[in-house]
Amino acid sequence: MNYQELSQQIKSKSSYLCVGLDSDINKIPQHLLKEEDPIFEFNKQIIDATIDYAVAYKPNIAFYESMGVKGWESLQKTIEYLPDDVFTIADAKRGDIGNTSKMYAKAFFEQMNFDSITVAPYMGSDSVEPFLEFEDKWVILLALTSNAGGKDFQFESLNSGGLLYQKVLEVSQKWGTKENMMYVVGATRSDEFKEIRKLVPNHFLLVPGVGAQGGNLKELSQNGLNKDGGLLVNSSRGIIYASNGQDFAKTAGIKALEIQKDMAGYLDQYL
Ligand SMILES: O=c1ccn([C@@H]2O[C@H](COP(=O)(O)O)[C@@H](O)[C@H]2O)c(=O)[nH]1
Repeated sequence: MNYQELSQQIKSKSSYLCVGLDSDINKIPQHLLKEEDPIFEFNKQIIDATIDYAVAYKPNIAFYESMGVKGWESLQKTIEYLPDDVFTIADAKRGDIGNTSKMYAKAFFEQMNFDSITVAPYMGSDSVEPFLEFEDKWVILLALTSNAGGKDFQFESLNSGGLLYQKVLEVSQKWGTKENMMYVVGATRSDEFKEIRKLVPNHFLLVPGVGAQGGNLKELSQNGLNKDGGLLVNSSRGIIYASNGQDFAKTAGIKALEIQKDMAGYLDQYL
């Protein structure tokens, strides 16, 4: 999916919600365990219940690879089940020397046909560029993460001026464009959104950390939305585990609708 198509989806669904498929065999409802592929069955029902309110889905790869071959199969079936008009994110946080990054890119873009993958910036340009060689595919570069430990390095003041995460935003704009690169910025960092928008006014931001991590949707929307939308806000546990009974999918749909309604209001106000 390209930039214009993503922006169009946001406008037509009045939503910039990304549903996180962090599907954990120990947390899904008990009654699904009798299914042949409980994780795929869980994802399928979550997708069906939330598809009208979400523009993107983000399976976190850790939850699948931790289950070995069976997990990869559940992931493949999930990505095949998702319709073409939603944006798909492999939250895999990859990146390595160039020829290895190329193999990661082939795995997630060719074998599994994801639209995008999260990549760590630490190894620099030659670790990221192989992902950018695929047409209509995206890198989502970790810039300012939502976790407490994100402060350990990302807020480091540099002798050359600015903070380390700001340097990631500045330098990486030489590697890709707003058409093939987004940035991860945690919802728990809403104080930084104004500064970030000065550095990357036109790039999409993937924002995890609302719901279970307590990020504030209103604040980040006020400071993060741009004329094309420009945000994908992820919620995983807050939606998919809102209930673990027979009504889990219905309850997930209700949670997604609540968030979408708020988003529709912010889009009206700020676009
Ligand atoms: O900075 C980051 C980068 C990635 N994540 C991932 O997003 C989801 C958040 O899940 P919730 O249940 O909504 O908290 C999860 O897959 C993380 O690994 C992040 O939280 N922060």
